[in-house]
Amino acid sequence: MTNEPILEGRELLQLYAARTGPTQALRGVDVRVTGGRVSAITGPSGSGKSTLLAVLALRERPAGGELRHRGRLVSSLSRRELQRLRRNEIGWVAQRPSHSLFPQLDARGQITQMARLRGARVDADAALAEVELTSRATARPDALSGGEQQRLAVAAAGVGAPALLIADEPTAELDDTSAALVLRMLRARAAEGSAVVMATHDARAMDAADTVLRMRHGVLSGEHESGQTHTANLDGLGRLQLPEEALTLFPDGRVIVTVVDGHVELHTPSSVAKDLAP
Ligand SMILES: Nc1ncnc2c1ncn2[C@@H]1O[C@H](COP(=O)(O)OP(=O)(O)OP(=O)(O)O)[C@@H](O)[C@H]1O
Repeated sequence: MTNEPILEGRELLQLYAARTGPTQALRGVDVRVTGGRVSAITGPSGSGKSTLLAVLALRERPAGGELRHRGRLVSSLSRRELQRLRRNEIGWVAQRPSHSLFPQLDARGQITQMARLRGARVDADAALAEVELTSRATARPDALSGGEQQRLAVAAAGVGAPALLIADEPTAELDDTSAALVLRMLRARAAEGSAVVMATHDARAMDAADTVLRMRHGVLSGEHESGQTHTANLDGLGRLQLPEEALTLFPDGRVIVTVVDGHVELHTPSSVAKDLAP
């Protein structure tokens, strides 16, 4: 395992055409994805989480910014190289698990087919046992429950512990038992070296993550444990988007900005008034 990032994105932008004009789904996202860690991306609906996952999984090309895979610019890779990376190095679990499964293959076949595609050696029975699907080995996806499909989709995507394992809301709509199995599996792949990135609204998933990042209006802010240093983007007009927990310090939206010795301090008007009191 190394601390070198598998993926590094700088100032990532993504635009979609909409009837009312282009939607900016990503507005200058900086992100670094490293093996051995589970990162959760949370944030309101429509904030850009799925878009960021699709860009990180090399399923969508960003409209702007720079994305590097192990130091190489992704925009310089040929279609064939991108296909090889997606197949061999990236496990993808779509928001709907059935979208990541082969409809014609049974549960064991999903695992063995993924191993074949990736050139990985895998004990399919052990992989099914890990997600308590041993008794469903010969069932096809349409005969599995939603929770079983999700467990199978995560197991298949994680075959061979790919460099990147990306899952969009992997525990949404799962009961506690299935959610715990899915999260245990994601942590196990991270322990084997995968960089696991998931979008989630689920407190159970955030608790299982090493890092929780917050997405708001297409901007990603840093880790939100208290006391952490945050990276925020300054736009061309000098506006700064503060992390959400910092916003609670300024309930009336008024900020006193002081530039001192090469750094900037933000204070609430009431704290400044107290300091000035005789
Ligand atoms: N294919 C698309 N075409 C047009 N607009 C899109 C497309 N995909 C996403 N968007 C828009 O981009 C923005 C970000 O969407 P995205 O799906 O990334 O958000 P999200 O945070 O994953 O939301 P949710 O939690 O509801 O899944 C939204 O305004 C969405 O409507």
